[in-house]
Amino acid sequence: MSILLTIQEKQPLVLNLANSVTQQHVADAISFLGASPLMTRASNELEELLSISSALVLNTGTINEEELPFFITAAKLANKMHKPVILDPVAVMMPYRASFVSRLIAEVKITIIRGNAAEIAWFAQSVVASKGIDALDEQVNDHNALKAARQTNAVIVQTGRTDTITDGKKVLKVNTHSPLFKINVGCGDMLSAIIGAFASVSDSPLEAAFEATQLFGEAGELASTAVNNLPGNFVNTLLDTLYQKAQNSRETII
Ligand SMILES: Nc1ncnc2c1ncn2[C@@H]1O[C@H](COP(=O)(O)OP(=O)(O)O)[C@@H](O)[C@H]1O
Ligand SMILES: Cc1ncsc1CCOP(=O)(O)O
Ligand SMILES: [Mg+2]
Repeated sequence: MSILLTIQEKQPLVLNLANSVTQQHVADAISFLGASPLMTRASNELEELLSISSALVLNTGTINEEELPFFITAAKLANKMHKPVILDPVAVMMPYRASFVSRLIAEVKITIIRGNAAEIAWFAQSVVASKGIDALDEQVNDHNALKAARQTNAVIVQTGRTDTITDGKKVLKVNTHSPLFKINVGCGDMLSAIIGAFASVSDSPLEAAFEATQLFGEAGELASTAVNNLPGNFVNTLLDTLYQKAQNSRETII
């Protein structure tokens, strides 16, 4: 059975420590996919929320120093409950964010890290040209992703013109082409959340990350065509396409 179909059947709850810029799109992406989103900023409800969740997604896009214990506590509880933890290390190349993420990953086990080439390069002690949240170099090889996977013991999803998904041994690729992804803020955040939904119902983080990334890339291609490559309606069309793909997966069992 496909992981997407399992999501329809189980409708897993995905708990998000989201950034404040794109959380509505992140919640919609999870919901339209057939899973159930929940966002929180209250450390005193983490245990009860994680007890009903199937995955935890950490997004460090709009963190502050007071939140580090909150992020660590959430991930430690998810680790204890054997629930997958997905990290989206937005602009981790910047010094304060690097310090926050370094302290976080020293304390907890991350199952999957999803970032652009510049963000993944940081986990490999390397540098790829970047500007804030964006990677500027699109021709990136597998070396950083492989090294990052081996050093963090997490599955790495390095996104870009070509997406590289690896556990440090096996390397999988997604070669879809949707240039509107880059200009639309939040596409990486939505993909990280969708990866959380897939990982929540799969025994293989590598397979879950690959299938989620492939689905997202395909939806992006269809959406780009539908909006004549104009960015203004891309995200809503992308979300509609994800919904249609999720609904279509149900027809495979009828
Ligand atoms: N140059 C590109 N051409 C086509 N798709 C891209 C390109 N860059 C990124 N993407 C796609 O955009 C989505 C978000 O990835 P990315 O932009 O790398 O993340 P972030 O938004 O966190 O920087 C992924 O599905 C990725 O495949
Ligand atoms: C603009 C911005 N600033 C802090 S988080 C954020 C959104 C990043 O979204 P994505 O990495 O998916 O483009
Ligand atoms: Mg990002």
